[in-house]
Amino acid sequence: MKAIHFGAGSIGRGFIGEVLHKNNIETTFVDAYDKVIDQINADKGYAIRYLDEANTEHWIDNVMAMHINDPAISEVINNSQLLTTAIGVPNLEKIAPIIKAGILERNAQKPLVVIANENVMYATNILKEAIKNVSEPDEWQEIEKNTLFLNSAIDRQASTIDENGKLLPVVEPFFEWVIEKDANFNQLQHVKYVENMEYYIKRKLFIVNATHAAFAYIGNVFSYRTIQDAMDDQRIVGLVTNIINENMQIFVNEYGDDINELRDYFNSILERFGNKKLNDSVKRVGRNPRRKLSKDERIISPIRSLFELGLPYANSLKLVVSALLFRDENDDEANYIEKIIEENGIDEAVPHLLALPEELLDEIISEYKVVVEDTNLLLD
Ligand SMILES: NC(=O)C1=CN([C@@H]2O[C@H](COP(=O)(O)OP(=O)(O)OC[C@H]3O[C@@H](n4cnc5c(N)ncnc54)[C@H](O)[C@@H]3O)[C@@H](O)[C@H]2O)C=CC1
Ligand SMILES: O=P(O)(O)OC[C@H]1O[C@](O)(CO)[C@@H](O)[C@@H]1O
Repeated sequence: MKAIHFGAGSIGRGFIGEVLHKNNIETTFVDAYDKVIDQINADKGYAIRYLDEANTEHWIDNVMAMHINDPAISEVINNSQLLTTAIGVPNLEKIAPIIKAGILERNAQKPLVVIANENVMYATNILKEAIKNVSEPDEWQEIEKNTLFLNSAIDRQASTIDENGKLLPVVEPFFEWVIEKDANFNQLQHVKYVENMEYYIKRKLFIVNATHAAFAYIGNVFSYRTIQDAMDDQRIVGLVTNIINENMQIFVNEYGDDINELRDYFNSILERFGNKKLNDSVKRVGRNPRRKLSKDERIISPIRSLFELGLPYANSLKLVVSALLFRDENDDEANYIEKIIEENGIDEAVPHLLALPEELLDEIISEYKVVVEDTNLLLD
């Protein structure tokens, strides 16, 4: 099988690329970053490093790379059976016209399978909609006929270091790639096929990503540099546990999950995130706070569910306040939030920034005012 993958970053090379390699799939990476493209092509492969005891390295070959502006992308799409992405949600609409053109030029017998792998609810549906938006009705009819769009949830911590001039993905040993079950695409090994995709995406966002975001934003309030430093502060671990205990109730109430199994799942996540070798900065994990504070995302969406279900959410509001206080001068979204608060004051900024019922907005404003006076009160 041949695949084309958009986004040769940490997850693209450090996770998707590795699983495709284990399945003997020949993969072409597409990226906008010349350095990574040149490296893959010059070395005819790339290394990934596991952050395990021995720092095991794995060599991924049977790969090549091309630039996003390369007109030959259509030909590669034509020769591929699988198209995957791990490029960042906002970039899906940028690559949609390229994918559209490729699918329309495709003359293969079998439909192309498309799987977008991004931290968001139903990433593939977002990509599908973006492709539809740039297509004429007759083109879209053709595309729908020849494409199988499958949603996914991905879980692995991956980042990239520059070592001896090489961009090296460093990853935790753990990974989970969950894909929507479909009788026409079930041949990949090292993948979990499921029917109830919504459950798995929510579990990833509301437990794994929410835990990570909480350590990043609360850690940042207390000036910790890395997630692992923040996790050494038991007061922060206590608050994050309280936040996630609230989120777990959604799974108990909506899906009938066993609370003890959820606690075990959370503890396994703490163990993964605590891996000191990750040395993962709160700035990387907290990146794009505006996206993370949006309506259907890891922080606001669980609060909306808790509110609707009549369940406690007080600790989760502290996470919102911490996210509003996230500062990183290199992050446009953090700068935007800071500017809106500075220019309008917190009372006006909060309703502008957050899609929550008024009652909750008032509680967030009060909590914010308390915390800016004395950050330690966040942990009370
Ligand atoms: N890093 C992680 O541990 C995890 C990341 N994810 C998700 O995976 C996705 C990718 O994340 P990372 O790999 O961490 O990001 P990254 O920044 O390391 O990689 C993204 C890659 O996409 C490329 N890119 C961006 N815009 C492009 C465009 N318009 N055309 C061509 N190439 C473009 C960049 O040059 C970069 O190489 C995100 O949606 C993230 O939420 C999900 C689970 C874990
Ligand atoms: O900012 P993003 O792209 O949503 O990703 C944030 C983080 O989510 C994780 O998937 C798990 O929380 C990380 O490994 C990743 O760095």
